Amino acid sequence: MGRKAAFAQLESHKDRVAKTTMRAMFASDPQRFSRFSAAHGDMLLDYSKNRIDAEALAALFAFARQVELEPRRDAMFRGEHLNETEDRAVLHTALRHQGDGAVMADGADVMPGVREVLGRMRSFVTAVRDGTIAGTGGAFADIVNIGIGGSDLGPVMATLALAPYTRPDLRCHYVSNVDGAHLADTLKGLDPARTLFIVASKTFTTDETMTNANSARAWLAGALGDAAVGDHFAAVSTNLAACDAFGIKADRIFGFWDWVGGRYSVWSAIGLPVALAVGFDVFEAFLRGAAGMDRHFRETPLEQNLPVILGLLGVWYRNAWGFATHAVLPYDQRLSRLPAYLQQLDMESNGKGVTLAGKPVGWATGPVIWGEPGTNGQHAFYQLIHQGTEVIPCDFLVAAIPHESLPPHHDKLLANVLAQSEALMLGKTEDEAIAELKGTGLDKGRIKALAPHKVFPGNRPSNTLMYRQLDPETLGALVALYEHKVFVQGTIWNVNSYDQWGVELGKQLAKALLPKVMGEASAGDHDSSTQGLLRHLHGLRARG
Ligand SMILES: O=P(O)(O)OC[C@H]1O[C@](O)(CO)[C@@H](O)[C@@H]1O
Repeated sequence: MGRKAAFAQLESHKDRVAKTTMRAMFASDPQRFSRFSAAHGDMLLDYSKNRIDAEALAALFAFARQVELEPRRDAMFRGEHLNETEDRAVLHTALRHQGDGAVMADGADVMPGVREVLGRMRSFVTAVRDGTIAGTGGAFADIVNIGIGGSDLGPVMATLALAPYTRPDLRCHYVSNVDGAHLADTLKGLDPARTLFIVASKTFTTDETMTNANSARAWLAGALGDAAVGDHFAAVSTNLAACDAFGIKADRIFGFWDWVGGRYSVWSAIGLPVALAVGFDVFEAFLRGAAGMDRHFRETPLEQNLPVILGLLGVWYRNAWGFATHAVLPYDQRLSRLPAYLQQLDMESNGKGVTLAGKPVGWATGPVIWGEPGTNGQHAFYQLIHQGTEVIPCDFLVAAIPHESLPPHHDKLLANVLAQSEALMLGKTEDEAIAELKGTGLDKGRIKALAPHKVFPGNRPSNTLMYRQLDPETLGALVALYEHKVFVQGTIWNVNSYDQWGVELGKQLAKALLPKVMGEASAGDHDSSTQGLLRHLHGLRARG
């Protein structure tokens, strides 16, 4: 059976499941939770509140086997060139590989190099944190990471997630946007003599990053003189020559490799600001947590395999039901940047329109990923999730144990997350709405008018991921879980999840437009909209 036939079969399962509701399925099956949940250590995935039955699930697992998910997964871990368009291995898992074993890519063991960089990172991190490596004005107090996309989002997300492990006297800032406001606002109030910049860029050519890095260098040199620059900059890149040309001292350049995709690079030296913020032991625990999820992904039968289950449910909703978006809703304030991180991870990986063979895909691929932490989202966009015309599958994430001893906050947080998935699943019928309104003393006419507004369609799907505490191991496992989910979906959709050609056109056009924005070239070769906007821009600028 080809993929098209498999997708068609999923649709027929959907037609059957669409005839019932989750409410009915829960009522008729007291074992539903235990039959539709799985765990990795303390991390539980409850996927019972989905529009799914055993038969549909079996079809999804069969689909995974049909597209040879397991051999392809093993090929990734073996270092085969799954990133075909760039002819590269996909080996971010090597960055968190535990033990003394080898990991091969292109006929060579990559682990000696990985361990060497980790060792250098440990020495640097320890020395910065104990003040042995310091700025010209004393121990570093502020670290400014300059990077964008994968060289920013992972470290931003992880530094915030691991806030309980940070020190107040060593603050981490992140500058990504080429909008000068980002750099200017970040530098405001910082002491150049106690600031360390990390220029993080896989390619070391990304325009935003190099523009910010040059301005940061000018800011520092302006305050301390050119000679101080070397003491205040470090770099992370695969392009060691470009780091050297920028003027970064050799012992402050941390390399990684082309088999690490930018959006999969937080485990590499790109994680340096995280390690500086939380210490190297904590960073290593983060890597260990991810390695644990790698083992789970490799060794657990598909039916109990968390990334496989999440990935297949995503395919189910995207392809059989046509749901276009997926919300990630952490009931964990410190995961507030996880949705943004997952946007790049998922959408840059699977937002593709051609197969590995370069033919148009004949099915929908990556969904729009979005989200915000609960409970904030409840008071903003949950209205649409509950009663809007779109069905939005949701992932709820929550810890059992908070870092803070602040009763009753965490119990309230938990009550809310449980309430939301229950409300989405159950909904509220018109009869239930009317029964509630009858207790309010309103007259019959008013009750009749109000009831439809109080109806919740229910039958709205969600997963809940519950873990013990947001500690470094758990964070590593969570992020690796989503990485592998993306792999599972990319395999089903038959796309290259590891290239990103779709970002290139905008870059090319921006380059061509810069002289026109600067008024140094005529815009005559552009469309009338672009020309009109440029005219308006120059008019506004002329008026000042
Ligand atoms: O680390 P670099 O090379 O500066 O790239 C930054 C980001 O830009 C992209 O290439 C997209 O333009 C991402 O894939 C990447 O994470």
